[in-house]
Amino acid sequence: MSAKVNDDLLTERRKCEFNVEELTNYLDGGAQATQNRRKLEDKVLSTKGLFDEVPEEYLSHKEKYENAVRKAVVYYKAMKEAEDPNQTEQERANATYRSLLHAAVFKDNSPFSLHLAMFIPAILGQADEEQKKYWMKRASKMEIIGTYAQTELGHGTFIRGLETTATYDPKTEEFVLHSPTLTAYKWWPGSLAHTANYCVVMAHLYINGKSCGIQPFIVQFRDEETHQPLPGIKLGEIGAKLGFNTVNNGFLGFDQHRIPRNRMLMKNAQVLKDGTFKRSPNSKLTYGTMVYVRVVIVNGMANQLARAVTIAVRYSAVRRQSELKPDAGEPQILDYVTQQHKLFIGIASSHAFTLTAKWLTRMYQKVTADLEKGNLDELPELHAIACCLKAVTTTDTSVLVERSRTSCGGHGYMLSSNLPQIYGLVTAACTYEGENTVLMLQTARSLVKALEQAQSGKRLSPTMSYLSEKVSSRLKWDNSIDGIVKGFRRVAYGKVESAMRSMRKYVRSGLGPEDAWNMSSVQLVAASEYTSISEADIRQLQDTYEDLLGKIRPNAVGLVDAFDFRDQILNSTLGAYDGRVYERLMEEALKSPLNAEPVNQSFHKYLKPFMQGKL
Ligand SMILES: CC/C=C\C/C=C\C/C=C\CCCC(=O)SCCNC(=O)CCNC(=O)[C@H](O)C(C)(C)COP(=O)(O)OP(=O)(O)OC[C@H]1O[C@@H](n2cnc3c(N)ncnc32)[C@H](O)[C@@H]1OP(=O)(O)O
Ligand SMILES: Cc1cc2nc3c(=O)[nH]c(=O)nc-3n(C[C@H](O)[C@H](O)[C@H](O)COP(=O)(O)OP(=O)(O)OC[C@H]3O[C@@H](n4cnc5c(N)ncnc54)[C@H](O)[C@@H]3O)c2cc1C
Repeated sequence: MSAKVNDDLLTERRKCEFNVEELTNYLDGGAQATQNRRKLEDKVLSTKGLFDEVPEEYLSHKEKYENAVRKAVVYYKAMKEAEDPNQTEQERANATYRSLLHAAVFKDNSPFSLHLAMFIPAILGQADEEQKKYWMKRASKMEIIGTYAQTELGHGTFIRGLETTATYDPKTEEFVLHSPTLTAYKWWPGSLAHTANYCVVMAHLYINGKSCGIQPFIVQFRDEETHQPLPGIKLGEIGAKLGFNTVNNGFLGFDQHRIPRNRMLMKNAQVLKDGTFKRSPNSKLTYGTMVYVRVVIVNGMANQLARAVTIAVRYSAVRRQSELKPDAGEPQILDYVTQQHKLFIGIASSHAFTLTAKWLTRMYQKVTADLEKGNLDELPELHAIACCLKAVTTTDTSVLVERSRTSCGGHGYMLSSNLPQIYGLVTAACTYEGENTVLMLQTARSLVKALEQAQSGKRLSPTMSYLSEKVSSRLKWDNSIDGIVKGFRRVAYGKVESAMRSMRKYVRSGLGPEDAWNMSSVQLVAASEYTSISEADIRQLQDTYEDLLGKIRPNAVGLVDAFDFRDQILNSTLGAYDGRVYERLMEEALKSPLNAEPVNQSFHKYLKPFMQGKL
């Protein structure tokens, strides 16, 4: 018999003014896609051994990792077995695109995440056809587990500053990988410490003493039978972190480690047997895996934000507190306009990020298809837009998830609410795959170039076209959708123009271009933040904000129900569909090992002698 649903949530669901299932179908990409997703979730989540008897927050650092590996193998097998052979690749992708299935199993991400998120994409994007065929067979069957090892102890942002060397030896037709300094150690790659046995290493290639730039190499670093580190390889775990504590981020040092010539991934650049180096058509093609992951991150943020606001809105419908009017009883905290202000922007942002992610994914697919035909024309724009959207969506999601947590008071601070863990996952994305400030400055670099082109009369790409609009500074903004869109474009134009004017002022004062850039960089970052506003996203804005909050209020629970996250995926005492928050908080509290006995042994060992003055 299912547990009784909280009365307030029942009332909220009765009040809803739209068809929740229709919105769920829209978000999934149609009723069939919803059905496919639910079928996949039903199958996988019914697998034995996927869930923790003891909440993982009560395990040690080492036990958490070992438990996560146990679950990862069960989960991966279940996902493989759940695949419907009659579905197309696209249908399969759609079924997982919106699903946060892995979140039901891993509160702090999986030790396999880098294998799927970067190792496989790096092979697909950087290997030549023969290499792709061999390595994809092994990687897709999980015969090997890989990661992506680029960041070093001393360098993360500045890829051209990476110190790991790959020196070609034409006599043996091998590359010698070496970490010349401590700061050259690879540091951060997920799964690197104890899980993976292969990685794509980004290293500085030298041939006959000449630098050939940063190139990708596929490197085995653990024996496939014994899992022992190979000779010349130093490995370890980097330690406990704010989050990602089951991702097994590690360090790796090379000591003159030799690999065969065919282990350099040679889609873009090649090294022939005699050491002849054939350059890539564009050295930045080596950075392609990062562009792909930045695109994936935008969609990931939409889903994680949707999860957080689902928890917070349902809790806010159940929680009653204080007094809005004398003698009227305690209201639902969702009736406070401040609570609506905190949470409804999160619902809207999640939808905006979903639409943006779909648009960006289509752009990525088009540019990638062009690259296959040797057309690199739109690569710079894709890079600039992917940098901006990854930075803006991860920053906004981190702010909005933290706001969802604090809007739930003390219970939002409980790990059993899952809001702290969701924050730990999303805030990491502000740093990984390119620290956000650095990425915004990459976008700014493109904006400045575009404005210079516009001022010399050149045509601009669609995403930069606002920089060629002769917009009168005396534009009258009305509250219509068009007025708001025009307003945003005017502000965005003004910020780029102001940053550029500032740089020119510094150059006139005698500074070099690099120093002028640095002095104007705060304005340049601000200018980039406005690039991501596009007409489609803000067409829904109405003219008065508070009215809008009132219109959304009766539909708030319906809107988060439409995200259709099952309780196992929310993994939260505050966000369950039935709203039994107090019973769940108590159930989870009683799982604490400290509650196994009324008097803890520390009383007799320390407290009692201390209080009796005997210590
Ligand atoms: C919800 C989560 C979902 C999925 C993720 C799940 C699990 C994964 C978890 C964690 C994974 C994290 C993995 C990592 O963090 S991997 C490491 C990531 N590291 C970085 O991103 C490093 C960032 N740094 C850079 O990208 C570069 O150093 C740089 C800042 C771009 C500067 O490069 P540099 O070579 O010095 O170039 P510049 O001299 O500055 O010239 C810029 C020039 O190059 C063009 N450019 C730069 N990058 C690219 C690119 N990627 N593609 C195309 N073009 C590029 C740029 O446009 C400019 O061109 P100009 O014409 O202006 O010269
Ligand atoms: C959870 C997590 C998982 C990760 N997983 C991986 C992985 O699997 N594989 C991998 O290779 N890496 C991984 N990383 C590493 C990640 O890619 C780097 O942390 C990131 O690229 C930033 O580099 P850094 O840490 O060296 O910081 P730095 O580059 O030292 O930056 C530090 C600060 O300096 C500022 N700064 C640097 N350069 C500039 C500039 N040009 N202009 C203005 N400001 C600047 C930055 O904005 C930042 O605030 C992971 C990181 C995290 C947090």
